[in-house]
Amino acid sequence: MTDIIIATKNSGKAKEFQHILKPLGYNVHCLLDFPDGEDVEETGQTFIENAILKAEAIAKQYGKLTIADDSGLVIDYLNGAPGIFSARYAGLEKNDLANINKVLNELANVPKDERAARFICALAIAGPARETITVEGTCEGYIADEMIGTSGFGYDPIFVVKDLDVTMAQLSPEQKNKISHRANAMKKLESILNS
Ligand SMILES: O=c1nc[nH]c2c1ncn2[C@H]1C[C@H](O)[C@@H](COP(=O)(O)OP(=O)(O)OP(=O)(O)O)O1
Ligand SMILES: [Mg+2]
Repeated sequence: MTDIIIATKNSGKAKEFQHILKPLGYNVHCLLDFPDGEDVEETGQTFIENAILKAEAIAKQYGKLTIADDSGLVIDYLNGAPGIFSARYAGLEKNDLANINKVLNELANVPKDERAARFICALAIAGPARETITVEGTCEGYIADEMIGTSGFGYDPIFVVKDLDVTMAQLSPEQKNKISHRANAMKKLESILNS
């Protein structure tokens, strides 16, 4: 089995990568298993730049194949915010509930047809003696009026998946991992790695 490190300290992401990569025969670790994993600053201007920064720093630190995920929620009405600042939208302490409440307040009384949004996931894969590869996956939807559902993480309770008309937090992990921005990005990465 090939060892692979997911350069994340986000347990929600780590679980989804386990779910997606284990059946493909990878032995998946994340930075929660390696607490000395470098805290890489997300100084890039795009999801892709930040994914590259995280993947290359951790690949170098451990000398192993590494995938990093930089992702977030892009809301049209807010001109693309919170975007690359999604994790720290309501403050540097990264509080999902505070982030959700900030978005709901900013969209209070905004009609449904102006609440369009998408999740974006940039992945970078880096490792010893290989060139870094990047891909991006998206998932279209709109922002709900209130939190609905309890699964997933982050903004899932307020993100209604366009094609399904339920929030991401109402989907089972199996369902989310078929249609999410992360799943779509992983499909692209797999097809590149297999070609
Ligand atoms: O499927 C998702 N469902 C709900 N919310 C999501 C999802 N995917 C990303 N998000 C949100 C969470 C966080 O507010 C931000 C990611 O920020 P991002 O910097 O990439 O991750 P992070 O700081 O939590 O962990 P790390 O950098 O260690 O991977 O977007
Ligand atoms: Mg982060």
